[in-house]
Amino acid sequence: MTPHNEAGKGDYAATVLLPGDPQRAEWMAQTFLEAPRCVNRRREALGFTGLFRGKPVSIQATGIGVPSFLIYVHELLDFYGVRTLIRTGTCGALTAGLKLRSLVVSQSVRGESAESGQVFGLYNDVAAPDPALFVRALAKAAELDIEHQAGLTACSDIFYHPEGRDRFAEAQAHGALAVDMETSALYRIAAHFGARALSILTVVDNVVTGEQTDYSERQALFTDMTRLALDVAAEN
Ligand SMILES: O=P(O)(O)O[C@H]1O[C@H](CO)[C@@H](O)[C@H]1O
Ligand SMILES: O=c1cc[nH]c(=O)[nH]1
Repeated sequence: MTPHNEAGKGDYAATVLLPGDPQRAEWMAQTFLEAPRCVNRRREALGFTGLFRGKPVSIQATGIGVPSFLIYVHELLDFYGVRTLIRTGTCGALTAGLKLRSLVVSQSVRGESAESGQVFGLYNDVAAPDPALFVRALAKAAELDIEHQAGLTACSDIFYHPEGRDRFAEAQAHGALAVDMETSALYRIAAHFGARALSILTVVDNVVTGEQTDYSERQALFTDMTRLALDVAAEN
């Protein structure tokens, strides 16, 4: 048990999928895991453990943004002994051609330069996923015929920014495909603890064209991302 998590030691599997939204965590667990059990309800940051192809896997909601994310993930790594983290998040496309509902596998991530603290180097340089998880995700996505792109992503602290989409000009100039709010923290904290990490994101809106998905269709949108993340996890 921790201040933010009522699960006991041993309640989490060594591999944990990380959606931001607790409703997504519940849907993923109930739809894809055998015998899912809820291991955390504290603050409604739902966590589940069950089996996928006979192997234990957990799913933990992390909330929105780096501060919330780092609390749950730090405790998973430091207290619960988790070794592999696969984010199953949503993102905004930063290129006009990136299709809504397709997946982005973050090959590297740029954080914003000066908006927040420097702890873990969260906002410096680029950070990268575990190479083996990344390669496996691309192979599985091709095998499952899942529409996806891999490349640089951006990670931002601010969803509603006064500069609007202009704020992404620098990230776009570097070739960033999409933006989310946690991947930079994921890659940095995993490196800090010597754990393995990968971020897979579903495109729910396009910052360039203004196209959006509707929240009501969201769970159905996550089938491809969840299948892919679980397939990658199953070979751990
Ligand atoms: O849908 P999740 O996984 O929360 O991810 C994205 O959605 C939230 C913003 O709407 C941020 O957390 C962002 O990273
Ligand atoms: O962080 C996010 C997630 C979805 N869409 C965005 O524009 N940003």
